[in-house]
Amino acid sequence: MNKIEHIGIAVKSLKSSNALFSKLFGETAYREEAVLSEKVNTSFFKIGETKIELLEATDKDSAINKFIEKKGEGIHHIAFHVDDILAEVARLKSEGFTVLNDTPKVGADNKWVIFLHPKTTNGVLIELCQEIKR
Ligand SMILES: CC[C@@H](C(=O)O)C(=O)SCCNC(=O)CCNC(=O)[C@H](O)C(C)(C)COP(=O)(O)OP(=O)(O)OC[C@H]1O[C@@H](n2cnc3c(N)ncnc32)[C@H](O)[C@@H]1OP(=O)(O)O
Ligand SMILES: [Co+2]
Repeated sequence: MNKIEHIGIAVKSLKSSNALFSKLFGETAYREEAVLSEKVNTSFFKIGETKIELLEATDKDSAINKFIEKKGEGIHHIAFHVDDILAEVARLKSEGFTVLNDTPKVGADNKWVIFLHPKTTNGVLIELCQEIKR
């Protein structure tokens, strides 16, 4: 892992949270993207080197909807950038972490993504991200 790739925030309404975070940052979202496999709509803001991902559920079975029902809106995950996602996952497994998907999934903003179970990371959902090379 070499830097924080983004911080994911679960929101009830992308539209109203886009307006709120635009006011907060003084900038509008630079990207909006639906990720069907995760049943979410996302938007991204950039503040210097830091990316913030807002996530709105598109289905009641979405991880984001379940999270909001249990804990309310707020920080949902921290994503770390990696150069070699499969090597990093092999290392983390050998250290005893529980990986939620062994095979990388296509995430937002052109990334391969893999999640670690929050039960093995002190209650924090961790996402690993590697650029998809096209
Ligand atoms: C847009 C794509 C991508 C990107 O490119 O950036 C994304 O960010 S997608 C983000 C949404 N997708 C995911 O979160 C996928 C990974 N998550 C999961 O697989 C599940 O959410 C989970 C973490 C395995 C939990 O699922 P499940 O066991 O079905 O839900 P429960 O509601 O029963 O929760 C069990 C347990 O885990 C706690 N929990 C759930 N989510 C989180 C979280 N984000 N952070 C911390 N803890 C979390 C939940 O509170 C339960 O705890 P207990 O109540 O103590 O048992
Ligand atoms: Co994310």
